[in-house]
Amino acid sequence: MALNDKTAVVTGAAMGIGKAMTEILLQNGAQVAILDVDKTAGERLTEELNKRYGAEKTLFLNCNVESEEQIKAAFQKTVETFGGIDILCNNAGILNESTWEKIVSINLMGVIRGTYLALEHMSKLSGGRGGVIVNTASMAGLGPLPSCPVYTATKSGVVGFTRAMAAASAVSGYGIRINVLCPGFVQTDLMSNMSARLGQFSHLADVTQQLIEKIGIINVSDVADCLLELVTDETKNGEALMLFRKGKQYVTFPSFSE
Ligand SMILES: NC(=O)c1ccc[n+]([C@@H]2O[C@H](COP(=O)([O-])OP(=O)(O)OC[C@H]3O[C@@H](n4cnc5c(N)ncnc54)[C@H](O)[C@@H]3O)[C@@H](O)[C@H]2O)c1
Ligand SMILES: CCCCC[C@H](O)/C=C/C=C\C=C\C=C\[C@@H](O)[C@@H](O)CCCC(=O)O
Repeated sequence: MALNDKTAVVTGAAMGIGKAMTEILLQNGAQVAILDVDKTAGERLTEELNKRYGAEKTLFLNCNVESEEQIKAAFQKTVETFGGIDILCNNAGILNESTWEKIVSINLMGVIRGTYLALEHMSKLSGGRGGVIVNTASMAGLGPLPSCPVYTATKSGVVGFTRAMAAASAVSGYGIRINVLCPGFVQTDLMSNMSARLGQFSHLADVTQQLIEKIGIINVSDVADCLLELVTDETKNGEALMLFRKGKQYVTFPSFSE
C-alpha cells in the first residue's frame, strides 16, 4: 500500500510510540488524525508537525479511547476532514497495575472499540474502501510479565483479538488487513516510575529490571519502522510482529488445522 494521500488514525499519538508512528506515516505521504487524551501534548505535537508537513496533513482530536462517544466523534471528524479512513493504529495504552480496571478499559476495550468503529468506516461491505488496522500489543502479549499480570492479560487479549478479527475479515470480505505489533521494552514514559506502576507487584521490580537488561531497550523509531512494514506490505494479515534489541520476528502460532 502506497501512503500518498492515504488517511491514518493513530490513537495515543501525542507521545512515545504513537508519536513515532504519526511521524513515519506523515514522512511517507499520509495525512494523520492524531487522537490523544492529553490535549496539551496533542496540540503541542500538532503545532510542531504542521510546520514540517503542512496543516492540511494533520488533525488533532482530543479523544479518550475509553469513550465510545469521543472515539465515534473523532472518527466522524476524520472522515469529514480527509474523506475517509485507510489506516488505523490502535496504539493508546497504559501501565499501572494499581488501576487494573483502567488498563483493561484502555488497552483492550479501547482496541476493540476502535476496531469495531473502524469497520463501519473502512469495510468494503459498508461502503468503505478497505485498508489496514495495526494494533499495538507487546511482547508481554506473547509471554507473561509476572510483575504486570493485568497488563499481560490485556496484551494477550489484543493479540488474540487481532488474529481472530484478521481471519473474520478475510472470510467476510471486509477488505481490511489486521495485524499486531509486539514490541519489547521501548524507551518511553511508560517505562518510567516502574515500581509505582507495578502496584501490589512492586516487589518484583528487580526481577523486571533484570528482564529489561536481558531483553534490552529499543527506540520508538524501531517500532515505527515495523508499523510501516505491516501497513505497506499487503501480504500481511493476521500477523504478530515481535521486535526487541535482537531484531524483529514474525511469530509462529500453533496450527490446529492439520
Ligand atoms: N514502552 C514500552 O516498553 C512498550 C512496549 C510494548 C508495547 N507498548 C505499548 O505501546 C503503546 C504506546 O505506549 P508508549 O510506550 O508510547 O507510552 P506513552 O505513555 O509514552 O504514550 C502513550 C500515549 O497514549 C495516550 N493515552 C493514554 N491513555 C489514553 C486514552 N485513554 N485515550 C487516548 N490516549 C491515551 C497518552 O496520553 C500518551 O500520549 C501502549 O499500548 C503500550 O502498552 C509499550
Ligand atoms: C515495567 C515495564 C513494562 C513494559 C511493558 C511493555 O509492554 C514491554 C514489554 C516488554 C517485554 C516483555 C517481555 C515478556 C517476557 C516474558 O515472556 C518472560 O516470561 C520471558 C522470560 C525470559 C527469560 O527470563 O529468559
